[in-house]
Amino acid sequence: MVMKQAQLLNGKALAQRLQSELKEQIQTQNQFNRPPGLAVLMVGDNPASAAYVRNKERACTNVGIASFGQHFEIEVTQAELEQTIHRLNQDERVDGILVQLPLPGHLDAVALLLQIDPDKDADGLHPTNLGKLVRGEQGLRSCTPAGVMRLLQEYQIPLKGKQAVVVGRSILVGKPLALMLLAEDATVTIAHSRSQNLGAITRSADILIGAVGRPGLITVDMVKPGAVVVDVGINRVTDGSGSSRLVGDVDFDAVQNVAEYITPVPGGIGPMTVAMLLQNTVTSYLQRHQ
Ligand SMILES: Nc1nc(=O)c2c([nH]1)NC[C@@H]1CN(c3ccc(C(=O)N[C@@H](CCC(=O)O)C(=O)O)cc3)C=[N+]21
Repeated sequence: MVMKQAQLLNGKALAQRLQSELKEQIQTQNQFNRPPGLAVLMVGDNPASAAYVRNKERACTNVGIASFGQHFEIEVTQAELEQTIHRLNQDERVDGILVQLPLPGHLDAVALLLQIDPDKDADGLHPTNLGKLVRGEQGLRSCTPAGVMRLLQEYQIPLKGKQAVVVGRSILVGKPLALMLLAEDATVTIAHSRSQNLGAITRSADILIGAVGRPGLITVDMVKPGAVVVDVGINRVTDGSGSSRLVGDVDFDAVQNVAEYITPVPGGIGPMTVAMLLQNTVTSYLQRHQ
């Protein structure tokens, strides 16, 4: 049987285009006498987190955003981090603040996110911005789900009235993404690692999102032929030869034979997340000068 391969949703290419548009926009906005500024706060030495933070800082440099990132020892106290956030809230050079998650167990991420000025909340995780999302008001939006929506929009994937299934319920991705899909008139189901009959739920999806963080979670038998499959998982796995590679939550090799569209990992939602972070920073920058 000849199987038609899914079309790739190329997040890397779109992210690159968005970055060059942002770069141009920043160059023409020089009446503010300073570039936009982003502070990424990272705690500890998790190599994956360190790599993401480096990606974000490199992207900032590329488009002309100033980085005010800080790297803390794993022993840092809640009070120290809160002080840093308060200082960045006051710092006129800083338009966006992002706390790289997850944080070590002794720190309270929710309490910390509450300290970020909602107008500088580059990741849209402050209760004010999440509340605006629930209410359908404008506000800063979480970067990864915003990146998913932007990519679907680029490829003109119809959402109105479609069945969307989001597998994953995190505050960073699953929950905000479900609300964004709902705002576009999709019929949204949130499933997760504890859902019974997960395959029956995912097989109903016209748009299927994997956002759990478990390699191979979405197998080909769980996908409706012709579905649009978006893989938000970023998992580093070690293969037999001892070298490591990046895989998503979707069994890409098999699923690409039944899906209509599919995002690759790497090169899908990861780069879109970074592009949306830069965009949020520029949005805050422009709004702070109105
Ligand atoms: N407050 C917060 N906001 C986040 O947005 C956030 C976070 N915490 N914690 C960790 C996750 C992870 N994350 C990624 C961003 C870019 C890539 C990325 O650029 N990936 C590339 C390749 C990266 C590589 O090769 O290592 C790709 O998929 O093509 C991946 C993962 C943001 N996160």
